[in-house]
Amino acid sequence: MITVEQAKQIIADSISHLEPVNIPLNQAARHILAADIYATFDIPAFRQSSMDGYAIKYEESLKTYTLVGEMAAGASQPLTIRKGETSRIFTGAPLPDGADTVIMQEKISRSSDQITIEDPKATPGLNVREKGAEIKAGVLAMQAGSLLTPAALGFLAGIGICEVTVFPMPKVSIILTGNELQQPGKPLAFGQVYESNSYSLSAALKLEGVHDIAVHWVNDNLESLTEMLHMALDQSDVVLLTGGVSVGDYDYVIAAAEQCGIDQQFHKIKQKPGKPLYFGTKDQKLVFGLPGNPSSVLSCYYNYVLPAIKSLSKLENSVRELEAELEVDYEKPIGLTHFLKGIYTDGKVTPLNAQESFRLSSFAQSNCLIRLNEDQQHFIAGDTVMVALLPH
Ligand SMILES: Nc1nc2c(c(=O)[nH]1)N[C@H]1C(S)=C(S)[C@@H](COP(=O)(O)OP(=O)(O)OC[C@H]3O[C@@H](n4cnc5c(N)ncnc54)[C@H](O)[C@@H]3O)O[C@H]1N2
Ligand code: MOO
Repeated sequence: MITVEQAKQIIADSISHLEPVNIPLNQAARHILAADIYATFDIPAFRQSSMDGYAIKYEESLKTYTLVGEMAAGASQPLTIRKGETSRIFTGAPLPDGADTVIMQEKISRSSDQITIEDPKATPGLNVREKGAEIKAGVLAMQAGSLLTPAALGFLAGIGICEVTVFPMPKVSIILTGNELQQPGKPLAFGQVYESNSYSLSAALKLEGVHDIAVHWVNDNLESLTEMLHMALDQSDVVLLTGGVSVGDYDYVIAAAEQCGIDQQFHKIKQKPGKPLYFGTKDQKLVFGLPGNPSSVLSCYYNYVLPAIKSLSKLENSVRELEAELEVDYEKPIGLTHFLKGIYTDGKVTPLNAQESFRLSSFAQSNCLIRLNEDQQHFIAGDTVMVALLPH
């Protein structure tokens, strides 16, 4: 069996990012840009007013101007003003030809078609956005490797970009194995359990912006599972199987993966929960056989699947690891790294009750996984441990 660190390294070494694609800007949130973007226009494309007020050609000695017209935002007719003239103007509107300054309407007095400036601080160029002040045509607007945040998307839209080249989010197939599974909402027959892994996994993936998710149910037989795995490999970048990776007579994941020509990278890690985790690759595709217990599924997802998925899209891992002070004593056997569902607050962490891997009640309340290293048995309150803060 390999260690947690070895498993993480093997996965990291197996991943190359997905091929960049062009997508509409309105679908590009939280993607990483795969190509530089250059501005194609001067933005603003014309000299604009940044205030509601009056446009003038500034003259130091001149305080009173005659009103000759109006420029509203979106005005399509040009207007020219001469020395001593002014035009009413509104925020975002083009400056009339001949104007170089805008006086805020609060800083003038008006009588009929005459305005008088009452702003001792008025200077030439006041309240004018110059053409190209945001960006000039031909200039690098955003570098490859940038994260497309809401502000970045707004900026790009504002300079006229409607499509971007990005590293895509992976397509994910979830294959649920187990004859005992029943859909929530339907009655449970003897021996059945409600299917929950697709709910937790789909939600966790959607939280990361992965929306192309196909969920398949398959019975515990090798032929059906092999067929399904083939199809899932064709249709997706990442396949997540849940259940069927242990040593039971109906655990067919390892055999099905072999039949599909998947290269096994590892099976079994010195950890609890999730000891029988399987990882394989076929070309660039990643296959995780997640041990079926619901808590093992999620623990393995946060520790191994999520970093892999983020890395396919060149995104940073959204699980943040940090040190914390353990608030209680804790005992575990030597030999496996334990991941405990816990609550982290202000540098301190407490393990929850109900750590068994078939239970999710503690996971449902936790905000972190506490990592207790394989070679340590006794933990005492005050010890420093690593915690992984879970994205919620
Ligand atoms: N003799 C041994 N038995 C087991 C070992 C072992 O080393 N030797 N390992 C145990 C560990 S640890 C785990 S974890 C499980 C993993 O087993 P599988 O991956 O084969 O999972 P299943 O047996 O199919 O299911 C386990 C458990 O989870 C329930 N399950 C499965 N899928 C779902 C789902 N979609 N939603 C809700 N619950 C699900 C299933 O009913 C089982 O109760 O093996 C141990 N056994
Ligand atoms: O280690 Mo398995 O994941 O509990 O029960």
